[in-house]
Amino acid sequence: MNFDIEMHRVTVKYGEVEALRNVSLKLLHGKLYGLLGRNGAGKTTLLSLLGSFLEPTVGTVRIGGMEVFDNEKVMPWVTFVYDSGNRDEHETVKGMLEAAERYRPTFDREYANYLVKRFQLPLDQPMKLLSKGQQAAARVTVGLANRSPITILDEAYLGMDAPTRETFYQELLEDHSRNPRTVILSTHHVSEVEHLFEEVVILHQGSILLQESMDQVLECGAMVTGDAQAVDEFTAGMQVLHTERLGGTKRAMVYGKLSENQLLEAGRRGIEIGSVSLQHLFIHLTEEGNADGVRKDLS
Ligand SMILES: Nc1ncnc2c1ncn2[C@@H]1O[C@H](COP(=O)(O)OP(=O)(O)OP(=O)(O)O)[C@@H](O)[C@H]1O
Repeated sequence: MNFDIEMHRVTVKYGEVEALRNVSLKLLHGKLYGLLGRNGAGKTTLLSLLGSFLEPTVGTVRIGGMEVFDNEKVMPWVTFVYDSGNRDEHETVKGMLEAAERYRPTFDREYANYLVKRFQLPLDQPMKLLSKGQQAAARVTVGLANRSPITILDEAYLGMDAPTRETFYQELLEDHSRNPRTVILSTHHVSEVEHLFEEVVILHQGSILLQESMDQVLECGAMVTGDAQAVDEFTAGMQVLHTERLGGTKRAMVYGKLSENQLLEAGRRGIEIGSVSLQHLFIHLTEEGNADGVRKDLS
């Protein structure tokens, strides 16, 4: 079965609120995708379409060419991990794993047992009695051990402390390289996870701002530092996302790949060209006013 994801001109409305607007997206099977967006950008809405929790108001959502919503042929192959609260959950960790084993064709019991030990989870405790971080680790344990061809992790780290998040990221990376599948990781902790992503999708105000491989995304931004006047002259006509000044020195973040000639020109002017992290690029791309310029560039 082919597990490529294809969304075509998808709009989702909650009453008057348009959470997604005319979104088209293709995610090829097997990669680790990062889904980024500010609060309310539409990430959970987009992921809920893939998890069959939601039907698009307009447009189509397909996995392997099949419509997703309420489709029994698709649902067993998609795992959606999100913060479900677990406040009323009487089920134990052991019970959750047994249920996953019954329902998920690709569930790996041995790996689940390993993760239970790795996260030090109490098997016989009802979920509702676990701490928030333990609940998150239990959900991630099921989510990873399901080994579903499409695994969605929607802010799955919520409640985990820093060392537990680190364990989660390590396990995700190692397991993904051993068992490649489509993983979509939505997160606000961009700097913690950017090394994991093979491809990045940025949603902004309900539509796609950017979809690129991680390498291409990082090539889209540069930090230009030097004498303030030289930096102003050098960046004239470029899309400047952000500037900072320290005395006579200026630092400008520009969007767009610099040409060989521009790099030589920077050298002549004594300007330093540095790289930009995904976190910084994301913050400034989605700042008021910047996104429209980027969209224009892409169109
Ligand atoms: N059930 C709902 N009813 C009405 N509006 C909703 C509903 N769910 C989401 N929305 C609205 O849709 C928009 C997108 O919400 P969504 O939860 O998809 O964003 P998000 O990117 O996941 O945000 P966050 O990072 O804050 O979790 C927001 O304006 C939100 O208020």
